[in-house]
Amino acid sequence: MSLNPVKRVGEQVAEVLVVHGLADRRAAALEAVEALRRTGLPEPEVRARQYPHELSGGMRQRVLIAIALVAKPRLLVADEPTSALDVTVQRRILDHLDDLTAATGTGVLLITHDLGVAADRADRIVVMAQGRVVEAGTPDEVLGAPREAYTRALLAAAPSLRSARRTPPDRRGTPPREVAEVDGTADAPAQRRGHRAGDAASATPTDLAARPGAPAPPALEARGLAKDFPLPGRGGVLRAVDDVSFAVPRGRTLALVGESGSGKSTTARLVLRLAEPTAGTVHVDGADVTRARGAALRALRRRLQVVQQNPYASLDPRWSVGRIVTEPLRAFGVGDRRSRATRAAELLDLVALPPSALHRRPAELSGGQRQRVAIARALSVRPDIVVLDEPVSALDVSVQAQILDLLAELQRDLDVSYLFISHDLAVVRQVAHDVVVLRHGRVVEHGAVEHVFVQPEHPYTAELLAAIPGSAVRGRARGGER
Ligand SMILES: Nc1ncnc2c1ncn2[C@@H]1O[C@H](COP(=O)(O)OP(=O)(O)OP(=O)(O)O)[C@@H](O)[C@H]1O
Repeated sequence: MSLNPVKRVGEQVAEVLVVHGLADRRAAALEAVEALRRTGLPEPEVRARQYPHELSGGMRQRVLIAIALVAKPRLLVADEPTSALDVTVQRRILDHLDDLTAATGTGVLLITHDLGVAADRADRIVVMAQGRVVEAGTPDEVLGAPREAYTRALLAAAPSLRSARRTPPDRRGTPPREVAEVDGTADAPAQRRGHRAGDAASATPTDLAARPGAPAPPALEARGLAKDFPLPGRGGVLRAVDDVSFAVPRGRTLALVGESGSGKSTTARLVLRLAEPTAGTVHVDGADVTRARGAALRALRRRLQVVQQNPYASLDPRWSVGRIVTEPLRAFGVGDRRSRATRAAELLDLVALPPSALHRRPAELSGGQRQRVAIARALSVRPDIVVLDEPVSALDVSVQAQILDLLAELQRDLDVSYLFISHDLAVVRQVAHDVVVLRHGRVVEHGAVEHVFVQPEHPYTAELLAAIPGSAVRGRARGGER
């Protein structure tokens, strides 16, 4: 189900009540605002009068949940209802689902790839693989003492159930690939991925920093970024991004985390120059992106690429993989047909896709394979910085782990910097070197991941960490290992 882009969101919630004859237009409009409030949407009276594109991704998801719940159904099929949401909002929405079930007797069929969520919320868990049920039982039975190897591998792969970072902070090695064999989609023939030993680009950032007298500017730097959006009606503005500053050194990963609507995607759009900042600047290797025009802007655009969250929506379904991955080369007028064909084959190899994928269309690929295609496309023009906007949140956990491994390997091999946007702190803990925590558009905490996760200074960061699902089962899983 998706939202109608040309209708205000409040009307879309109210419509359900009107269509089912549960209320007249006036009462439905009031009830719609209440339904939006119950999902945790801030200022629901204002939001109800906005269009979907004016809301953040997480806010849109909450509108969809309000639409599903407003008519108080007997059974709710919730297919990954919170996977696009940050952990605190996730908890609020799932608490709301729990309350609703208790109050009205509504049954919930919760479909999730997040075992932490399943452990916290479900009365019964059914684990499926390739269309078959492999295990079923209570959360204690299934997660506390899993009988099947597949369930054990899923548990090991679940980021929210893992209590420590998979890799040491300064590693440039490959994280353990403990889950590759459970995927079954032949998503990642890891052993095919060659490491170019001796490649100059494989010098680590630590090596570069150690070189005397060469303090390179950060690959990416945002200084005092701000963005205002007009609010409907009363002529006010919403400051979506407020005085945001950070730097991403070469070959490092900075994560932007924060609750839904905190300004993560807007910051990314400003960095990519897809929106104009109200104030502040973005520098790439010391060059000001915000002031660049014409050829200089085109040159800078080449150095900054993006991978979007949803590999089902971000790839043109009519095109072959070969055409998709070389599209940026065509757009920037790089090479001729023959050199682009060679580059397409190289790119597939880089992201560990088989050469046969070249002529396939996105619909013939799995989610993980599609995300590999999106990564190959971003890397085609050899960018210095890749903005990864929730790159794994649409994927199930075992595939998530493979894509995160791939990103780490590519970073080590190509010395590329990542701006990694995520609401999922469990994922951030595994991949990022540094983290910026945003709240209401402002930076509330900024530091090295090991530091921020162990000793958060801001209560909001502590709250985000405490809300990571699966805390109950983390203890159980550890107990089970002994
Ligand atoms: N085009 C727009 N017009 C009006 N308001 C907007 C627009 N784009 C974003 N906003 C507002 O800016 C704020 C920040 O949104 P943004 O998409 O950056 O949040 P986010 O942190 O990426 O959230 P999520 O995790 O839910 O995707 C929200 O209040 C949103 O409603």
